[in-house]
Amino acid sequence: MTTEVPGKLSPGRTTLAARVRDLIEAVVLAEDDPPGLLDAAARIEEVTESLRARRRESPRLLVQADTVGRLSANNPVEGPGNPLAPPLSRIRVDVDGMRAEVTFTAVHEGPPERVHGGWVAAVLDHAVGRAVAAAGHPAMTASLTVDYHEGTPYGVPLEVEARFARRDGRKVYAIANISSGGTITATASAILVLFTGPVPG
Ligand SMILES: CCCCCCCCCCCC(=O)SCCNC(=O)CCNC(=O)[C@H](O)C(C)(C)COP(=O)(O)OP(=O)(O)OC[C@H]1O[C@@H](n2cnc3c(N)ncnc32)[C@H](O)[C@@H]1OP(=O)(O)O
Repeated sequence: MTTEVPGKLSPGRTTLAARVRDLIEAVVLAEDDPPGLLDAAARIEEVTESLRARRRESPRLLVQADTVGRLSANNPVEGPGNPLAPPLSRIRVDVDGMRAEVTFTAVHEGPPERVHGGWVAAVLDHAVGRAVAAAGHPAMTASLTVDYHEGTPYGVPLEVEARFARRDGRKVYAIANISSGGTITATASAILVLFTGPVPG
């Protein structure tokens, strides 16, 4: 079953996701104190069980997005309802593309003190998907080429930009970049393929 929530997500859901994000960071940074860690694990298990008792059938919780189609609030990159999402903030979308901010944390570390390249790619992939949908060409990524120019820092707000470039039949071309303090750390070029049937969601 799909639950559609028009407008904003319930504050309870976004707050819970934010606290779980804090929890994940605390877990990653916790000192190695086995009894303390096991005690924390038992307390977390209790909370997990209480949430499981109210489990929904589907992970999809839809909100009206500020673009073509609808975007799940549980989206793992942008979704404020998903603790896994960094998430994105200050999202601005128009026909030319999308801009947003994202702040990674130590949870996302790949190289020392830098963001894991897979997370950088995930954000760029998401951004091109958003940009082409906003341009009126909702499509799925078929190919994503990422160039990592410099390490991407965590703990600071990063700017994400993506824009629709052109369309050739079902193929839609887009580019994106992520930058820190005006320095571009990674760029992407993508080929997306238009949905054939109705756009999911
Ligand atoms: C929603 C609103 C919310 C909008 C907001 C959305 C934000 C979320 C964004 C999430 C981004 C993602 O994670 S996207 C999810 C990750 N991507 C996927 O799961 C896609 C998996 N791949 C597929 O399902 C399929 O391969 C498709 C649908 C992409 C294409 O399959 P198809 O429909 O059978 O099309 P097909 O005939 O093979 O190809 C069509 C044309 O594209 C070309 N083509 C196909 N693959 C490639 C390729 N890798 N590189 C180059 N070109 C390619 C073909 O040569 C052909 O060109 P020609 O002969 O026409 O010239």
